[in-house]
Amino acid sequence: MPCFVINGGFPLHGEVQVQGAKNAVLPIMAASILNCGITVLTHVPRITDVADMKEILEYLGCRVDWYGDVLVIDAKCLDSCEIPGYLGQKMRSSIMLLGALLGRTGEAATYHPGGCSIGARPVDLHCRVLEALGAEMNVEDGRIFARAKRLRGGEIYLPFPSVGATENAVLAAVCAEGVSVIRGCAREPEIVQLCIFLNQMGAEIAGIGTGRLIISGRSCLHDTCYCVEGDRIAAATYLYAAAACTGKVTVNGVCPEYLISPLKALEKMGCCVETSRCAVRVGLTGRLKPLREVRTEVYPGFPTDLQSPMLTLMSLAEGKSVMQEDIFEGRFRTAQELVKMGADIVIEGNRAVVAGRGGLQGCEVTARDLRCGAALVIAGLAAEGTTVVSDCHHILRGYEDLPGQFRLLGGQIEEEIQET
Ligand SMILES: CC(=O)N[C@H]1[C@@H](OP(=O)(O)OP(=O)(O)OC[C@H]2O[C@@H](n3ccc(=O)[nH]c3=O)[C@H](O)[C@@H]2O)O[C@H](CO)[C@@H](O)[C@@H]1O
Ligand SMILES: C=C(OP(=O)(O)O)C(=O)O
Repeated sequence: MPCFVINGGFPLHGEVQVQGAKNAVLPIMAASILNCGITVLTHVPRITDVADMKEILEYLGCRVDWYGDVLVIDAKCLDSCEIPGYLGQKMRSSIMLLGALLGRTGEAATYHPGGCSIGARPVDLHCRVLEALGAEMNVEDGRIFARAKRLRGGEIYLPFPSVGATENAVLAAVCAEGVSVIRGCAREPEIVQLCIFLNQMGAEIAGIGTGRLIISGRSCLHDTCYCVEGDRIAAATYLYAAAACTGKVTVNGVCPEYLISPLKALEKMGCCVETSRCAVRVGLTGRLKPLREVRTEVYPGFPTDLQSPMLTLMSLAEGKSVMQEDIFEGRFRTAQELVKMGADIVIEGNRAVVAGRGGLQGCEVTARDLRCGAALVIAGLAAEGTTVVSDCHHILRGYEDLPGQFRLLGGQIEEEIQET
């Protein structure tokens, strides 16, 4: 099992180029099978979720070649519509293949997806949107079956703007007969990217970036080449680390507009934030101030994926902060790990009350999920002494060479293999 060994207490300075977005590239890879031909993706991050999605596409009969940051998917020979459990359960995004396989073959079978263990994460909304387009859904003992002789455009209403259910609705509607109107959509930048990619492939999606998408079904899509945008959550991870360790860090290749809420929070905590067209610089010279209250929301609100890194900052500030988690009911496991490092965090339902003490001490901690891992790495870089973060396979799911990027900024962090 990989672990990260961090010698903390050094300020971070310098620039990094951010990787392509995990949550954009995965649904786009799923979408590639809607075209009975070739898709070329560039700026693809070297993360294990991409490797796992590649394996699923290959299992389904596609040919996938990965050279550097370029992925070439040839979906001509797709010959299966069943994803086995050992592959589907590796990540959340395997569920995206339901809509894509239905659109391509009229049939799909998979298992309840994996991904971060941060709550129940049901798939009822995914089933509901596909049913609205004429699919027959069956969920039994963790297996999910979908079948549609013909997908028909329809009216879809999402009572909650689920990211994944919006993406599945879009994927299925693109090849359905007639027009679909999806109301109550999620508007995350990764959904915008999926829609732009699909339009580039010949789909007809209007209302992109709004809560109402209008999709005119197409019987045939074509080959395309698409460059994945920078990962806003990875970018914010480096910027939050600059705030935790003091110093000044520039992240290149990210759109600052996607980070308005996370950057506003940093400013309130005393950081200096500068932005240009596709770069963000964060600096801190004094001490972090507490943040009276921040709550996670759907985009453009404060992202739940930055809740754990923010808990680290709150622990390092001096004074009381409150973090409210309104998206995932089980996403406070990071708090238990930060407490081992000397943080004072009390969980009250969906609120974490943090009595910031101005510092943390290095010790052995466990990455319970992807962003928990990122939060603990930030904590380790800021803490006094040595921190060992174990179970780093979670971190490798979503971050490309996190230790290498932090070393570029002056952080002392190495990846080691821990005996199990
Ligand atoms: C691969 C990917 O893109 N993952 C992101 C995606 O996850 P994901 O697509 O799983 O997140 P959703 O937006 O679907 O989930 C949000 C909430 O809706 C609930 N829900 C969801 C679907 C459903 O059928 N029924 C239901 O009740 C979930 O349990 C959760 O409480 O968006 C989340 C919210 O921004 C991010 O944290 C994840 O990083
Ligand atoms: C929750 C996350 O990922 P996933 O949905 O892939 O589990 C995340 O990226 O923080």
